[in-house]
Amino acid sequence: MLHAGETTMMSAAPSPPTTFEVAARTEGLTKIYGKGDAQVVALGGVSVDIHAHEFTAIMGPSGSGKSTLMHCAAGLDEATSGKVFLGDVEITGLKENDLTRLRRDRIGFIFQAFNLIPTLTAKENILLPLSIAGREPDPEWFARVIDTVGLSERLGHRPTELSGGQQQRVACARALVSRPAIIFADEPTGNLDSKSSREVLEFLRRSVTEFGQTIVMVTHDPSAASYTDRVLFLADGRVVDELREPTAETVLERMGRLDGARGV
Ligand SMILES: Nc1ncnc2c1ncn2[C@@H]1O[C@H](COP(=O)(O)OP(=O)(O)OP(=O)(O)O)[C@@H](O)[C@H]1O
Repeated sequence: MLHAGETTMMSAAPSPPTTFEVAARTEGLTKIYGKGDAQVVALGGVSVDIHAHEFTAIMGPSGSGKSTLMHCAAGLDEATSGKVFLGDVEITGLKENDLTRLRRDRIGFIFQAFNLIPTLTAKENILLPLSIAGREPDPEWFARVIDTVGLSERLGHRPTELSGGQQQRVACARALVSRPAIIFADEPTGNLDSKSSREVLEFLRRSVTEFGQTIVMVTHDPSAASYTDRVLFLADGRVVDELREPTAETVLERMGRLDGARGV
């Protein structure tokens, strides 16, 4: 599964002699909002690889470009210049229809606000993306996902009959059930208490470790980042640091260094 010659991390960084399969990658990704005096450089030429079958966190101060990077990498927002690849497919420049199909078939999303359909049951919500795509769920896989996420008893409930943590676990199952090449999670625990956050993060961690899923998560929370394999740190629209096998303490320490370098 490894592609010869593919190396880890940003090309400019001194890289360990390990190779990773690449799930997604950006090359010189630049995103500029507005014009003239109102111009904001949200991403200033980001080149980064996202490793397959890993859980990657994107962290950085408010306004550093985390959401913009994730939205451009997921084909939800258009780059000003540079390239984005999902696997071997360059998504920058795809026609809207092709991009919509690719997002539907190969990408899963988890948002802070759950984004469940209130009139549908948990089961119907989980299966909705597949039914829109005209695909049948694999019953064994569906059962395994439901079991892992601990929702067997709640499948007939509507979102208002579920706690926030349960709703987010429904959203996680919905993202996972189609076995996407990559899942993008934008602050998935941002609206949850610490117990529910732990449950969701444990589930995301298990889906990487046990199912080989690839997940990218934007978070502000060092303890959420400690569930991941790798943290990419952004500052002022650039990837400025990265950390493997993070703990909450090492993440905090790196973030402190970042703030120090920016004079905060
Ligand atoms: N639609 C937009 N129009 C203009 N500027 C934008 C737009 N979206 C983002 N920006 C600007 O781009 C920069 C990066 O924003 P982004 O939301 O990616 O940062 P972030 O790191 O995700 O921030 P936060 O942690 O606060 O969510 C910020 O300066 C922001 O104000």
